[in-house]
Amino acid sequence: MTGRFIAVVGPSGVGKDSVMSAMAQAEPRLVLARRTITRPSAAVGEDFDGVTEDRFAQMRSAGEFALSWPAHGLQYAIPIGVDQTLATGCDVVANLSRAQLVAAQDRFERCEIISLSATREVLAHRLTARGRETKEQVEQRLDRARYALPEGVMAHVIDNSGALDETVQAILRLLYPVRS
Ligand SMILES: Nc1ncnc2c1ncn2[C@@H]1O[C@H](COP(=O)(O)OP(=O)(O)O)[C@@H](O)[C@H]1O
Ligand SMILES: O=P(O)(O)OC[C@H]1O[C@H](OP(=O)(O)OP(=O)(O)O)[C@H](O)[C@@H]1O
Repeated sequence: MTGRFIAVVGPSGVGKDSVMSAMAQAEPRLVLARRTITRPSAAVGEDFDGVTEDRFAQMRSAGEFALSWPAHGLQYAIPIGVDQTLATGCDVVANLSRAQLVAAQDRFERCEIISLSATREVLAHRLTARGRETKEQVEQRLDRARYALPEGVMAHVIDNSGALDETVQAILRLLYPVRS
């Protein structure tokens, strides 16, 4: 059977990348999608493919993306290669914009949504500690935190205000009820 596309969403700083990489490390049936982003490759955080705006536009026109979207003044995409991984029966986990959830549900045969949450105080602390954005960019990200999920989207809502490992285990129990 084809694998599941597992979208992880939630406000900036909630811990999407940390949770996803710990999930993929802990669960061999799960593959982390490497995103293509118009952000300098040296940036801290997730492992991604950094490209110029022109290259991104070229790749999009050539049909190299399963999903793509703009956010935070950048362009993001999930490469088409995820289809091959899903065809092998592995699950794919990807960091998505909340605005892409309806498209993801349409695009993938089997789609699960994990919506991470945390208080504004926790978000502010984590974004500042991560140190990738300026103070103004952190403020803009915090303002975006109140966006709700689109209507009609069914998500598993998981709080990540506590320990990372507890969040990861809670998600894995939900996705893989039978684990060795
Ligand atoms: N459960 C957690 N407890 C403490 N710190 C966390 C937790 N989850 C993530 N972090 C930290 O918060 C910051 C933002 O996490 P990140 O995974 O980059 O979030 P996002 O991808 O949602 O923006 C990082 O510095 C990360 O190490
Ligand atoms: O529409 P939203 O749900 O608000 O999401 C907007 C963007 O924020 C995240 O990106 P990114 O990983 O660059 O930001 P982050 O690491 O600061 O969360 C997410 O993956 C989207 O690309």
